[in-house]
Amino acid sequence: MGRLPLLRATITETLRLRPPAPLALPHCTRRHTSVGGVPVPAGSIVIPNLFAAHHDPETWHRPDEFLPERFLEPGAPWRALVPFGCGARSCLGEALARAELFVFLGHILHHFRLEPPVPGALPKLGVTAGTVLRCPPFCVRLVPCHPPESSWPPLFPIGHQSL
Ligand code: HEM
Repeated sequence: MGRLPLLRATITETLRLRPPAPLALPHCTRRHTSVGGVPVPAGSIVIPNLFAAHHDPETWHRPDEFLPERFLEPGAPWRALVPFGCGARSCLGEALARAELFVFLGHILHHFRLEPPVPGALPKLGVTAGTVLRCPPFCVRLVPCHPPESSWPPLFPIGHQSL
């Protein structure tokens, strides 16, 4: 898992519990095939249900709970984790998306403590289904972990910018 394994596990568990694109993209079969023994005629529209795959109780222990540590333990069902789809038409932006999640979340957590505006009032985990999952608006307090003077240099170097 490399460096910061808990951060990586947290990102992975977030993508499992709430896959941003829960039904991936529709695909059309070009020839007769089968999925898990079920025949699929040519010309069928196939919609992969990634959300269901990520909540299958036969694969995932306590599937509805947020448990990042499941990805730190040996034997985690990695093959069943498909937030970016799978196969020849899986997400082209996966590496970029993963890098962005790692860098941005890592920096935020390094510099701030995240707290609910009212102690104990955590955001609801409910989502609206659609092409992408959407959560209802929520508020969060970002409390700096370090005194202001130690916030320099900034998170990202700002030199060498041309207008
Ligand atoms: C967390 C962020 C993202 C998630 C969860 C995500 C997820 C997905 C999923 C599930 C698919 C459909 C795969 C399938 O049909 O089997 C897809 C397709 C695609 N994604 Fe992403 N994506 C993300 C970010 C990005 C970014 C940042 C880019 C581009 C920079 C991107 C570009 C694409 C493209 C071009 C396709 C179509 C691939 C094809 O049909 O061959 N995605 N993505």
